[in-house]
Amino acid sequence: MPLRIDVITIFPDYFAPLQLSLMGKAQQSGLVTIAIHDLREFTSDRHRSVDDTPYGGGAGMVMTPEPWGQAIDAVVTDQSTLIVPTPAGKLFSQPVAAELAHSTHLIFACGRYEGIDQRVVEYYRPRIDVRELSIGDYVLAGGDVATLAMIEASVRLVPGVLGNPESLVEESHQLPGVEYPSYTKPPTWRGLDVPEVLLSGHHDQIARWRAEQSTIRTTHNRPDLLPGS
Ligand SMILES: Nc1ccccc1-c1cnco1
Repeated sequence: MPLRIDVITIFPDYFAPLQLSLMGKAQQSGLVTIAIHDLREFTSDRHRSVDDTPYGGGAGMVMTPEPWGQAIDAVVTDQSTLIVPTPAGKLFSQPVAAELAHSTHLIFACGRYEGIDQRVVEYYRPRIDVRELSIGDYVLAGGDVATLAMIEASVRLVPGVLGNPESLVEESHQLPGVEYPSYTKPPTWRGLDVPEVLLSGHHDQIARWRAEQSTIRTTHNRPDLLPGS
């Protein structure tokens, strides 16, 4: 059963990259099907408007619920998971990507402006799995880029999508913390040499060096990932 993904957005062109590379191959292989829907196709007024001023005042505009209700109703089944990218959401992570990769149907509601009228979440929550997700603590102009990131992170975990499952094994067995630095040919580049140990063929020494480098890098860049932190 392929994973079906429906993306609803006012910027369908944002999702052209999903036709390229790994994501494109995943679709050609039949493991995943991705459909992009223009929210404005689900409006009923002459101006195809999708937003209005916020109740309670405040800056910016809020996306009105009805076009979203029409658009989601057009694709939703009782097997659907509705994902709403929002800075107010739970933090997306590799474990969440793995969960999404094993779903049947994902609907991404890409909001712009100050967000989508909260009643859209409230309406579908009793009916299907609804997840408000953030990809990090920074402000984007909308949910489209967050959706691209979540789709790529999840689809690559769909069994069969990655040609070499070995890379998933290494990822899953990865030591806590960040990856060690990587090198390839040439052995010397602009006067800089590849660390000797990597050319030695001593696999135990290489593994030790890589573990040390991971710890050094994690301590410097991501102390929050160190064990016991
Ligand atoms: N900043 C945003 C604005 C609109 C929709 C999502 C986001 C978001 C998602 N993850 C981080 O930010």
